[in-house]
Amino acid sequence: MSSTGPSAGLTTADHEVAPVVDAAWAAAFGTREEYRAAIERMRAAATAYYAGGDLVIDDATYDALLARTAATEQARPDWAESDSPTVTVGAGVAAGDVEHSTPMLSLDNVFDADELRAWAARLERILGRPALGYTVEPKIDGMAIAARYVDGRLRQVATRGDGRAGEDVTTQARLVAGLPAELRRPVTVEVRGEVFMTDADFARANELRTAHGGQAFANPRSAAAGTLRAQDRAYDAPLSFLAYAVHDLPGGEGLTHSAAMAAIADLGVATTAGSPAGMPRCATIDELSEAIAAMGAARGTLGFDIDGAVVKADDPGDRDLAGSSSRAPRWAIAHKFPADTRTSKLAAIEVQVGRTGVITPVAVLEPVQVGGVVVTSATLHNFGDLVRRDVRVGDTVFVRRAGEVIPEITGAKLDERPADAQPFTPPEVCPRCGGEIDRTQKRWRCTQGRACGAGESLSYFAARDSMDIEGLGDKVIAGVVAAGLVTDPADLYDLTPEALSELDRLGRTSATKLVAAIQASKAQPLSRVLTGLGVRMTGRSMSRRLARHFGTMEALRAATVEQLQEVEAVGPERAATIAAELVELGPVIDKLTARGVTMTEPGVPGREAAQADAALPVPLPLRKPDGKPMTVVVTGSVPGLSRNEGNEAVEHLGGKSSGSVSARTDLVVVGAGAGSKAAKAEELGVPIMPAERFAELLAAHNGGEEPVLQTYLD
Ligand SMILES: NC(=O)c1ccc[n+]([C@@H]2O[C@H](COP(=O)([O-])OP(=O)(O)OC[C@H]3O[C@@H](n4cnc5c(N)ncnc54)[C@H](O)[C@@H]3O)[C@@H](O)[C@H]2O)c1
Ligand SMILES: [Zn+2]
Repeated sequence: MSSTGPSAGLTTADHEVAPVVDAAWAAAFGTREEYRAAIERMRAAATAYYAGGDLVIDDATYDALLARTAATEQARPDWAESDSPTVTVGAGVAAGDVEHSTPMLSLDNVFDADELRAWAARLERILGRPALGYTVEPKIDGMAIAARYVDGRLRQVATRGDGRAGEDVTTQARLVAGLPAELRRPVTVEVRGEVFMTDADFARANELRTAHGGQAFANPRSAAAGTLRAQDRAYDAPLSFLAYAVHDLPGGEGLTHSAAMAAIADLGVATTAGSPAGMPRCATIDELSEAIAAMGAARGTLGFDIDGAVVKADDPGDRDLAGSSSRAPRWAIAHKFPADTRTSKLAAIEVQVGRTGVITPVAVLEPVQVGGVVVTSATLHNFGDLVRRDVRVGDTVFVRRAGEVIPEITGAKLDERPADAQPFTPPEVCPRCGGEIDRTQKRWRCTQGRACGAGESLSYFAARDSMDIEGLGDKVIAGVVAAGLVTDPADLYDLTPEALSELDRLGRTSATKLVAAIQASKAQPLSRVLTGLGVRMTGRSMSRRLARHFGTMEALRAATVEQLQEVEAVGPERAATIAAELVELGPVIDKLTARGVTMTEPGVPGREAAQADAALPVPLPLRKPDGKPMTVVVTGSVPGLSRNEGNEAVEHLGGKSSGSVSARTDLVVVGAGAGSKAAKAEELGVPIMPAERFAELLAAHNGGEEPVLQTYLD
């Protein structure tokens, strides 16, 4: 619609009729029967779509059918039906009895920058020059309405219907936020825009509906459509409004679109320009592309669904010249974003127990593109919700992904349910520990809480591929968890030989050895820490990739979802999961850092400097006063360390390890099973350190202390 004046009417006669749907990439139907069947299918789908009923097909499928229909009509003009969805508004939806002052049209679509350029070139051809400027506004995914104000009072609200006449929804629309009952001045004017449901209101509406035994809405758009048309509303779901056009504004002739919108905002009506998405003005196609991309990037943060950006010529003269087809104006175009609701098959429902003991149902899906991302799993929220929605394995389900939000299943298509589909049975006991489930909250929890998953996550942390803590087997883990000594990996570093040796089956020596091994693990690089934390969707090699890319835990935690995707093999789904996991693991990571666990990856190019800085403040205990490494011989076994690791520990502490004792040896570490080397050291008067004390020295150093060597000698 143009802003004001007579130009808003149909002006089909005066220009080349551009294809209403860009059909270049679509295949025409082979037979007339197929063509007709497609139109029937679209009509049936549109009826449900505009009524807010269950979606019969998803939007991408609808758009593909529409494109094929248009391609067919271009190839076989003799088949074309005069009321085809390609040339009508509302795809044959029944009209209401409120006639519109001027037709309410649809919009043509483009899907990428090239198509946008082609559209602008077409407009330029019609105008004989470039357009005088464009606006970009959000394409809100709701229901179009026309609202008539008389002397500043809201008199009548109608849906778009078939574009010529719509249904009267005045009563329902009186509660819509952004559409005031009274304007700031007694003006007579018609405002057009979109009625929609915000994400928060959508969640609330579905909760209310399912609590009343109703079916959840597939997406906010159908929720808005259903709510707006509902005659008796058993449950109130708030709706919102944003205006994107104005007609018959007194004194509005000749105003640009942006000026006219500012004028009605001034009267108290909410507009797209005033929404978080805004309405930037652009002079060139490059500026347009940038503004559209920015709007796409902000999609997940607006608080409401948009399915594209709408580009409009801002100048009323340009609009008059360009005119409209029977279906859409030529001076505006919708740049569609990838669909945020698609359908897929539900392959399985998995029950996951989180780190804190929260038990949730998770949908395993056949891979599907949603919002431009391949999705393979989605949340089913909670068991109450799942049972109410009656989603079953084998169902075709609606998968919705708004911005960066984790994909969700909003409902199932009951007409496609396999005959043998079984209702889902929620678990009776915690699937991880077999313990009781606390069902008092919407989110079920294992009554063990954090302790439920502790055993599993601790053994993962201690494993050879992770922190490689020798002696920390499942029995010991079960013991320390049961004794309440440890609930997360960081607690391990607080264990003392005393506390450990009080546990069954663990002698004093093994306890000391184990503590030394735990303390020694603080030197493990970031990649192993990450592996040990069990970040979902990352294993050993992915952890290594992340550690090498970011160098420090700090940098990794600060990374955005986009930055995470710079790492090889990290796609959007994995990036979002990793980011969410790092937030969830934040408290444990902080605890580990406080206990001196290494949070850097050695040898990452460009990051040595930062690490050297970080490493400098702790002096190395096995250095001579002149800074040179002490020559150290390790003989017999060091608790918690293999022979090789004993030697590595020497180097780690700043020394140089040697195999034979001589007068030049600075220190001999003597452990169980030591032989002649110990005797020789004594003979030569070389300082001796018991292996247990050496393990403690190592632990103290790794703990960030500055141990004094002499106090550890025999
Ligand atoms: N899944 C289905 O069964 C089904 C059925 C019918 C239609 N559809 C979907 O609807 C589309 C066609 O529907 P349509 O005719 O309503 O067109 P549309 O939704 O693609 O575009 C036109 C509409 O956009 C809305 N709009 C939102 N923000 C706007 C803004 N800032 N400025 C101007 N208009 C704005 C208006 O309501 C306008 O009528 C299809 O492409 C398909 O994706 C889906
Ligand atoms: Zn449990």
